[in-house]
Parts: sequence; C-alpha cells; structure tokens
Amino acid sequence: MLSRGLECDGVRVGEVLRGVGLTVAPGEVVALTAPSGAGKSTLLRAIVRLVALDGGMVSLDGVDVATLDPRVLRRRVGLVAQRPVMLPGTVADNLAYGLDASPDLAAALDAAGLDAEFANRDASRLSGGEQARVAIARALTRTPEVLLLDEPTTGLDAPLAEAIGHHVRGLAHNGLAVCLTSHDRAVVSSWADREVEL
Ligand SMILES: Nc1ncnc2c1ncn2[C@@H]1O[C@H](COP(=O)(O)OP(=O)(O)OP(=O)(O)O)[C@@H](O)[C@H]1O
Repeated sequence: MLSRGLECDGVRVGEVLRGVGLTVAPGEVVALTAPSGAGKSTLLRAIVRLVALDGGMVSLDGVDVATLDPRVLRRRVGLVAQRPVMLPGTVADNLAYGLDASPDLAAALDAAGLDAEFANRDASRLSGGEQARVAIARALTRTPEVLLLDEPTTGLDAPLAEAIGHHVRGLAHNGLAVCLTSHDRAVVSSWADREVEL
C-alpha cells in the first residue's frame, strides 16, 4: 500500500469496472487510457465518491476514502469533469465558491492558462475551452493533493493544451499527484510520466 498519494485496489462498479488497480504518487502525472465507454470517468467519479463502489477500496495516504467527510475528500482530491459546470456569477465567484478565505485568484488563473482579467468575466458566457480552464483553476484554489483531470484538453487548441500541460507538470513537480484521462496520444506522451490502461 502507498503511504502517500492515491491508491485504487480492486475497484468494482457494476459491470463497468471489474477490479481496477491504480496508484498515483505525489509528484507524478499518470494517464489513464482505455477505449471510449470503458469506465475512465466512472473511476474518477468513484474516487471522489460521486459513484458508489461495489467492491474494492480507494485510499488516500493509506486511509480508506469511505471514512472521510466527502467535502474534505473533494478538497483533497480535485476532480475536473469532462463537461464542467459553471456556477452563476463571475469567474472569481466560481474560484472562491465554498472557500472560507479568498483564494489566490491570479495564481490559480495563471496555472490554468488564463489572464488575471478573467476574474471579473461572467463565467456562463465563456467559451467551452475557457470554462474548461476555469474548472482547472477552481480545483487548484482548493490546494488539492490529488488532481483528477477528465479529458482536460477538450475544446482547447494544441498550443493552449501544451501550455496547460506545462503548468500541470509544474504542479506535479511541486508535489501534486495528477491523474488524467485523454484520447489524445500527444497529451498522454507529453503530459504523463506513465500510462495505465484500464
Ligand atoms: N454508477 C454506474 N454504475 C454502472 N455503470 C455506470 C455507472 N456510471 C456510468 N456507468 C456506465 O459506465 C460506462 C462507462 O462510462 P464512462 O463515462 O466512465 O466511460 P469513459 O471510459 O470515461 O468513456 P469516454 O472515453 O467516452 O469518456 C457507460 O456505459 C456508463 O453508462
């Protein structure tokens, strides 16, 4: 068992996940790959308890996540969904949502490839690619230990995807554990330290 980081051991969900193993240590970027419909999003959702397990265990720093308060778990493990939902209000409102203290907006926006001026934009009027980047920034304001990115380059052009990949690798270099799914071989090979096939 990993003393630090994320570990999935024999995870089962219905007929879709039949005993999946995955480890992601602090400082590494792991790409989870499989054909469409194989259960990648389901596994990421199960890790943060948005989907119930039918077997196996997910642990964080050696502790079964089933024993953690889901809100605490979801701060420690940030999930950026494939189709992120923008909350009403500005980008700044989205980044600060649910936090007690004001986050470092500029740092989070920069890490997600957005200019600081985005803070005052109406989140619902952003393009799909801009919303995808706000969702990454929102996860980062929670200072997670693990970042789960479900198809993070959807809606992004190649230079932007490359720039965000660079930032994500920098975050991992500073100790974040990152797990991403992608159908894009260029993303898998340039972002990830290793690949795990479901
Ligand atoms: N809680 C659940 N229990 C059982 N099956 C589920 C559950 N949630 C999703 N599924 C099913 O699991 C299958 C896999 O879906 P999922 O979105 O995880 O695949 P994916 O590998 O991420 O696909 P894609 O690459 O197309 O995004 C789908 O058929 C979905 O309907």
